[in-house]
Amino acid sequence: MGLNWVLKDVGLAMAVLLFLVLYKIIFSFWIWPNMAYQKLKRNGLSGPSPSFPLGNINDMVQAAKRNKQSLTSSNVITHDVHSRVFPYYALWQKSYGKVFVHWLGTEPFLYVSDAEFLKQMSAAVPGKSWGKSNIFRNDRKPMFGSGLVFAEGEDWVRHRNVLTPAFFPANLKALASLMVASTNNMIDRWTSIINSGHQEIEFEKEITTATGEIIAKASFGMTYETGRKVLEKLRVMQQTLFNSNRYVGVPYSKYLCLKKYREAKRLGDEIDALLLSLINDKTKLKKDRDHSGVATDRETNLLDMMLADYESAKSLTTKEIVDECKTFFFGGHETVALALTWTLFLLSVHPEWQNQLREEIKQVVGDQVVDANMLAGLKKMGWVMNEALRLYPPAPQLQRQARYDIQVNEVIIPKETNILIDVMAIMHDRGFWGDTVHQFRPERFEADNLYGGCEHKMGYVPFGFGGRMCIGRNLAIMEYKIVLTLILSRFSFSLSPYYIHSPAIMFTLRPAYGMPLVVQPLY
Ligand code: HEM
Repeated sequence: MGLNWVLKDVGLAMAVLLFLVLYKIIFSFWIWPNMAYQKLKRNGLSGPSPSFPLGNINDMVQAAKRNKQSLTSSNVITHDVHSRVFPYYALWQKSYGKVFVHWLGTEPFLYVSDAEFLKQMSAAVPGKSWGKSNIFRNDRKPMFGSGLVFAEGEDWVRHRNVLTPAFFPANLKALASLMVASTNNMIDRWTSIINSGHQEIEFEKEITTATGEIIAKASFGMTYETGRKVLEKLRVMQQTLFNSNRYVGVPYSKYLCLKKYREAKRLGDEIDALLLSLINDKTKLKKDRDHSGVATDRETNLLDMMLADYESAKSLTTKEIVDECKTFFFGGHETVALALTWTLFLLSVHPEWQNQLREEIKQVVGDQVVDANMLAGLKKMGWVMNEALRLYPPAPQLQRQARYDIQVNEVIIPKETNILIDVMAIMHDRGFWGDTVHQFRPERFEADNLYGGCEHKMGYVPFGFGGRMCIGRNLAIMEYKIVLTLILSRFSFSLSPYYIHSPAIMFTLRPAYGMPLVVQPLY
């Protein structure tokens, strides 16, 4: 009798559990997406019909495949590349305009490539009130954790306040010499390659190594050995996460590549442990110095600057500092590497600009070692950078999430809607940039250094917009100019016959088959 009751209870508990699991699955696969779909429609937002549970992912995969097939037969060098990189968005724009809803799995995404809509949207919500997409936050947790890129609300304000001074030009100046040293290491490597009879350099790979070294030194300073170990593990983690086919937005899809996620998590834990030991060592050293009364050196790396007000009320916790270190690495090295990669591609196709920049370097830097004070004089180089970022933005899309219903003109963006801002489409919009939109014309920034003569102030946004604009842009501009000065002073470049022009989205905008360049020493 007693055993029967126990069995009945267990059976009931199992049934309830099964019901809850099923309810959760049905809710997230069917009920919630349908409710959200109806709400978006009622609010005047249309778009391609989703299917469950993939949303529009299948349409996107098919459009990308068709596009790849038609491109592999030709290797035309053109800067009209938006529809190559995002064929599905180019297609949907024709049917639904520049603002529409599409679905990644069961997550609604408002697509925005209308600069005026972006302006209104940005005016409607202050920087700290924007959310960041929950699914991307979870997906990229091992890389960014609770760092600035995904922080929200008051947390974001606190992080941004602590970190902003580290990027003041006066503090960045001290980083110039380490940038020169890391670039010279790369140049020495190239010289040995050339001396051994080869003329071709895989530029993207080389520059990614150099900018990785720079960001690790800029972040950790003299304790570079630990920095190097962290750097290697972070890179493997990034490859583990992003070289697999993933279905972001599809519920429970991470179980399809569980092995990769486990591997990324393991690497993430190891990185956290390394960074923690580095922070503890530095904190102890600082305390010992404070006790002994010996004056400390002025902080010259980002980690020391974060630790400087460690005990103040607004300071970050140790875990938050660990996450910011990872954020700097991911936010701060591939973007700069890609800005330089696409620049070298453009300068190879337009050698007249290589010559103009070399001439400018001769006048501004001469025979001296380039330093931070000279960079403002490199004006043409600034125009070239702006134009390269316009045509080939390393971060071609921005994202936000509505934390409450947002009214933009007649449209209401319902709470929880993810927003995907296609800045590449905006910067390739003929309506703003005229008939020369797909031409490389750095001189458009001569008269208007900020917007390149674009009629709309949201028409040029390679570093984002509003309060969440890239915190590292001063560091990026400084690094870009120093590295480019050093390599243009030593070598001339042309495209390798093996180069295939295929810009592709792989989290950032990258050349799908690398950037092989033929390199000639100038002396
Ligand atoms: C050419 C190089 C770079 C480009 C094109 C770039 C681009 C961007 C873009 C588009 C955003 C998003 C802004 C938005 O959502 O409105 C961003 C944010 C961010 N970037 Fe950069 N970035 C570059 C270099 C760097 C560097 C060198 C660092 C740090 C060392 C860095 C750290 C960050 C961080 C932490 C954020 C998040 C800011 C926030 O949400 O408050 N970036 N960047």
